[in-house]
Amino acid sequence: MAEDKIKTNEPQKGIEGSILQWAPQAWAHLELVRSKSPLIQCITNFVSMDFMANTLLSAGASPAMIHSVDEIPEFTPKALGVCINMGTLTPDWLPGMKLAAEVANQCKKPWVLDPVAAGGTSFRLKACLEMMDLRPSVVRGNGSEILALFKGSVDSNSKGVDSVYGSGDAVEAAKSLAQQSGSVVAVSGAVDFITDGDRVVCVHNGVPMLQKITASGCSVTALIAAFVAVDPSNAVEATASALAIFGVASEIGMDMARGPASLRTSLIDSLYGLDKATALGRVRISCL
Ligand SMILES: Nc1ncnc2c1ncn2[C@@H]1O[C@H](COP(=O)(O)OP(=O)(O)OP(=O)(O)O)[C@@H](O)[C@H]1O
Ligand SMILES: Cc1ncsc1CCO
Ligand SMILES: [Mg+2]
Repeated sequence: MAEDKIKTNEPQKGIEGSILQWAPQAWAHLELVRSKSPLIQCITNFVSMDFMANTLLSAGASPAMIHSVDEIPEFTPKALGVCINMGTLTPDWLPGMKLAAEVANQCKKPWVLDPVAAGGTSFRLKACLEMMDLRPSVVRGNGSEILALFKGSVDSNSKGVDSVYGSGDAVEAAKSLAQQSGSVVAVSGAVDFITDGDRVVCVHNGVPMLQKITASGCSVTALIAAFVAVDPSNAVEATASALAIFGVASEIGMDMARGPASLRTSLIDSLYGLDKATALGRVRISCL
């Protein structure tokens, strides 16, 4: 019955109608990642490296944590997508980040920015804004990070990598930022919002305990890079799919978990073992 509704191609109203269209798409994106096994170059913070690489592997992608400026001209063209994360930024890492973004742009490969703690310090904010000038395909941050990029100012209430705002507080900023930058903007939180400045897509999957696992946001940004790498002309859809699939994996993982440490493990197992029926039954994506 669901397939009949999709075939009519008529707009479906409300969240149930949206799910009918979006859930098969999210599953199709995961299947594409599994079959294509895209090479994803990650320039990321020391905290996230292990969880991010394992998230990509369990989704079927092929991660490589390669950040030396000496290797980027030769290596970045081989990658199908690039993830650049500002988490443990020092001045010596910035040239490599910029070079990888430029090479990805030249090769017409998508790259995704994670502006970790963008409003935390002026050094970090300037670096994140310089990366935005290089026009990422997608930027994914929490509410505080997207608001800081939009306002272009340091947040005196910043709690560093943790958000002091809900994702809903940053939807309008995300829309404006997308319009100004030309990048797809994703704000994560209890509901994830993805926008190209025109459309706003909402992802309702996930569990609150994800906030108690460090680098869950970093890892989902890398997953976005993998999903966009296999469908670069539909960055909004691929980003929503990645956030939904990661959220579904956390929901299934939560049934087996005793706390954050075991959720981290069971999330990776659930992502690896996710099947079509479960994905179609659980993905919850709608449009604003
Ligand atoms: N309250 C919540 N309920 C459900 N899912 C959530 C909730 N908060 C965050 N998430 C999910 O957790 C993941 C990480 O999002 P979050 O906004 O916490 O990123 P972050 O702050 O950048 O994390 P980190 O800096 O640790 O990498 C996303 O997939 C998001 O959907
Ligand atoms: C805790 C932490 N500090 C810098 S990066 C990072 C990982 C979560 O963003
Ligand atoms: Mg983060």
